[in-house]
Amino acid sequence: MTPDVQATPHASLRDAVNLADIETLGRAALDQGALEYYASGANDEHTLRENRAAFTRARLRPRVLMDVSGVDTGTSVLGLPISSPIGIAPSAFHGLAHPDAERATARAAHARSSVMTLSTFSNTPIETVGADAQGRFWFQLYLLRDRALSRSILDRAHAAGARALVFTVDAPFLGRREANERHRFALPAHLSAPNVASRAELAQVETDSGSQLANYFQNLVDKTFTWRDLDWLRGQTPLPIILKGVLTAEDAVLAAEHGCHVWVSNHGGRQLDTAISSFEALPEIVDAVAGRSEIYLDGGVTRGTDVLKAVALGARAVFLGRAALWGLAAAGQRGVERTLELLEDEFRLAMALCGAARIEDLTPALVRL
Ligand SMILES: Cc1cc2nc3c(=O)[nH]c(=O)nc-3n(C[C@H](O)[C@H](O)[C@H](O)COP(=O)(O)O)c2cc1C
Ligand SMILES: CC(C)CC(=O)C(=O)O
Repeated sequence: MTPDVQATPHASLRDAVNLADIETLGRAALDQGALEYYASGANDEHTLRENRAAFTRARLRPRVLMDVSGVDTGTSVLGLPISSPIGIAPSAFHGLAHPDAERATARAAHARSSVMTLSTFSNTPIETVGADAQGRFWFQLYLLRDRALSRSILDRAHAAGARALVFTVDAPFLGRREANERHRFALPAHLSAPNVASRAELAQVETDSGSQLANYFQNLVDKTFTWRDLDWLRGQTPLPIILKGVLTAEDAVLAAEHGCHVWVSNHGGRQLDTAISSFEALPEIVDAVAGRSEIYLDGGVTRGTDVLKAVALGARAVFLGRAALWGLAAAGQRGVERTLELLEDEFRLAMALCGAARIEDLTPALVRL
């Protein structure tokens, strides 16, 4: 992610005044392989950059002389109250950032009354994260070629207290993150993906060159799934299903018709390069869904005004991918908490300066695209 402002060099989390500052700290804490894995987009990274640029291009049309003495950022997602419309997107391998890995992220989500989405490819078992998140987590599924294993993962997520199933649909194959190809990114020996494979099983598919993540993924993940199979998935879990990776009105309509919620995302620019930015895809999706499902968005959210613009245009909440990882790398649980806190504070101020005291006051009239 390219910060919009030049971060001032600083020593500690306490001095960080925005997410760009935390990104600087987080980046400095990572080794080259982890940094490239977290930061990369696919190919030329056009979509990665465009996710931010699209937010910046949109301009606000603030209203004045409204009573904003008590701004309330609180809302809910699928009935779960959250302190602001900001959650944590699923990302694999938090153990690359911090020894506490997904446990730190889950505790931060709980402490800030947010919600964390746990990746299928976490370094920490579902049950452990579920205990730390205390009900403030959704589970992200990569459907595995081994359907029995997929089913048992779904059962475990439900039993561990997940409140929704986030089914990622934009990755039948992994996009090419070229730095990872060049430097043969592989999980370090002390980390595994315990929900899906032991370290020894992962090692079995490793080769001498290229991104080993692409090998793990290729060997484990199902590529045959279609809209027709969604009924099968629904039969496997009582949880509400959110389709993550929708970028068109056409697919949003299908999602709503299948009774699914919609997560607008291009996977942080890591899959199909030159795909539309999430923010630009949002309006047609909101129109097409027409209130039938909740709509979420991720991709490039680093400022309170980004949150405001997305919510004003119809997103129920936005989710942080890399921003949460930079916080985690910078200072574990505290770093993720501070990231959520800074962004929520910026969002509250942006609401006040737009003349909005409640989430319901955020309407499309506030945004000029
Ligand atoms: C390092 C990394 C790992 C990711 N792993 C997953 C994953 O396991 N499952 C998934 O659905 N999305 C994954 N994503 C995509 C994020 O959920 C999210 O869509 C994206 O990061 C949002 O963009 P942002 O990083 O600009 O906030 C990952 C993203 C990153 C950066
Ligand atoms: C394990 C990976 C497939 C996680 C992912 O979605 C990503 O790296 O973007």
